[in-house]
Amino acid sequence: MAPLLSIRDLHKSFGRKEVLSGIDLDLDEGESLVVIGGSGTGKSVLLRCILGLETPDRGEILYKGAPLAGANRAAFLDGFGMLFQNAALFDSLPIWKNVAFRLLKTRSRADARAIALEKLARVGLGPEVADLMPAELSGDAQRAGLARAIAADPAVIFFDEPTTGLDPIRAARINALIRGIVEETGATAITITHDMTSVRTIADRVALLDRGCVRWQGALAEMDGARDDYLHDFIEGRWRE
Ligand SMILES: Nc1ncnc2c1ncn2[C@@H]1O[C@H](COP(=O)(O)OP(=O)(O)OP(=O)(O)O)[C@@H](O)[C@H]1O
Repeated sequence: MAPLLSIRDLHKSFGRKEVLSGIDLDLDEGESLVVIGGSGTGKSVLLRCILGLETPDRGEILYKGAPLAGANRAAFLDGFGMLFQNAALFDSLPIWKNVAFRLLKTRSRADARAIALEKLARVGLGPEVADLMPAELSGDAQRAGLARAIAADPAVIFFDEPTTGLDPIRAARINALIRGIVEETGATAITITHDMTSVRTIADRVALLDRGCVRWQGALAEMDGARDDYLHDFIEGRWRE
């Protein structure tokens, strides 16, 4: 079966600085891929290229075997959910409207609210948070962001630095929720992170970016035995003078 998403020889420069230097990556349907790499290695630029927020200089991105453009991009975005770094909730909307944001375009207010409450419950947040404003939720905003990401039952979900800024207990909870949701919905997932605990909880497969290329990729189970010094430095948080 063809991969759900194929990235072929993707290049992107800003001025004279080449950020992506020929990325090749495949993502199978139902797979959870975690992309790791040092700061500034192009993880976010790669994500923005997939979302159509950046135009690559060269290479292609295929969704279900066809270029990710026009109607195919619209179909992709239609079945897509995203958890942003630090949740990025809309400050001026109550939690339930944040979660139901997309649903409110196509469903009645009552239906949208009922689905929002169901998704909040899935991430362990009770109905008492529905009418709070994001500022009142503090440490649980990321879980509300996760409820928003899954509100429309997406087939593909992106998780951008899902544990950044969270305490270790909240981070562990988010990681476990993400893994649980990906398994129970069968969604295809791409996660960008520096957090090795996230990698070990969420990933089926791991890709390490380095200097604009995929330096190593493989199943999570192969990661610890891989022969790549930089990968091990990254996993173990080691530096070399
Ligand atoms: N719009 C832009 N204009 C110019 N340079 C950019 C732009 N966007 C990203 N860059 C540069 O591209 C490089 C890669 O950035 P990117 O944000 O993808 O890194 P990252 O791997 O996501 O890093 P981090 O882990 O720190 O978030 C950086 O050097 C960044 O400064």
